[in-house]
Amino acid sequence: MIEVKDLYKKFGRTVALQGITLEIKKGQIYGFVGPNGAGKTTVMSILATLLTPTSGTAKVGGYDCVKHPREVRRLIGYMPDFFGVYDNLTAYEYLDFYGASYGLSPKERQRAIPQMLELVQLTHKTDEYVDMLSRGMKQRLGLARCLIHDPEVIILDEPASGLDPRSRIEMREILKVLRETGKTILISSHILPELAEMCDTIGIIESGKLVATGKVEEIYRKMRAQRLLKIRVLDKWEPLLARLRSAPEVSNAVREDDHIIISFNGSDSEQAALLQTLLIEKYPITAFSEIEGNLEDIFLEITKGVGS
Ligand SMILES: Nc1ncnc2c1ncn2[C@@H]1O[C@H](COP(=O)(O)OP(=O)(O)OP(=O)(O)O)[C@@H](O)[C@H]1O
Repeated sequence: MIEVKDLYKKFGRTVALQGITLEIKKGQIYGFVGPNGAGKTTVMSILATLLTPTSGTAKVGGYDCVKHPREVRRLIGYMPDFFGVYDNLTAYEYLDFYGASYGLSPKERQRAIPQMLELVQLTHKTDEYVDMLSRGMKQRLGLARCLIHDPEVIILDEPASGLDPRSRIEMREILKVLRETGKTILISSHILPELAEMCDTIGIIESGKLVATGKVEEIYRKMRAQRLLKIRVLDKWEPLLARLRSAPEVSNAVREDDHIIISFNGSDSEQAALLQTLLIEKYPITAFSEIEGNLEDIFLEITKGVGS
């Protein structure tokens, strides 16, 4: 349903995309994860026909986003990460306006708008002015707006960004409902666990390159296979670093301020055995713990440098 091939985008001297290739099949929910400036918005804007690539191709439903923008626009609902002003419209009028601009007849709009408001749990705000809605509600209304013409493909750029935890959960619940409708969805976020729950495939983008892609379970397996441990000692820093680097399960060990971070590829029992050995060898260890962090941070740590 979405086909992106060798996509490059330059803004002056900034290279935003460096050869992105990905395919999203009909009905798939694809999560795009990456830090700020990685290129997520650029890919989505190209798919939404708002930007043209420097080279490479992007297609939606077989239509080229540059050559057939009208056809592509009919197929997609795009929710940007930033919304404009609302000019004193009520929630209903706002959706009515966008419905009309998508070519829906008054009758179709009368039917679709209450359905959309119900989907995004804003029925009780039908006649409320949009400017008066909370940020989470505005975001949900934005989602309703991009769904008003019943698109086959939904492109959501950080739909939960800037929302408080409760609003994030509400947004996630709505997206789960959408998933059940069989639509093809491309959704971006900084936070992998947030996407992992609802996506079947994840692409990790860094510096304009896709550094990892696969089923959520595969990505998690890769992450579980390598964890980051934080070790603090009173002294003997250098011998400990050398000792850690010689351990077979340790792929990397670096000193950062008052602790050492190691990339560890072993099991829980191997982790326990390492700690035991270090204590037997009389390293004055004061802390030995796994960095919980969010999984995306750990993944980006693992893939660090791959995209640059
Ligand atoms: N209109 C533009 N003009 C110049 N540079 C741009 C423009 N749009 C994006 N960029 C640059 O392209 C790169 C990719 O930006 P993009 O917005 O696609 O990243 P992102 O992954 O969506 O990040 P964020 O999570 O912050 O939205 C960045 O270096 C950004 O500064």
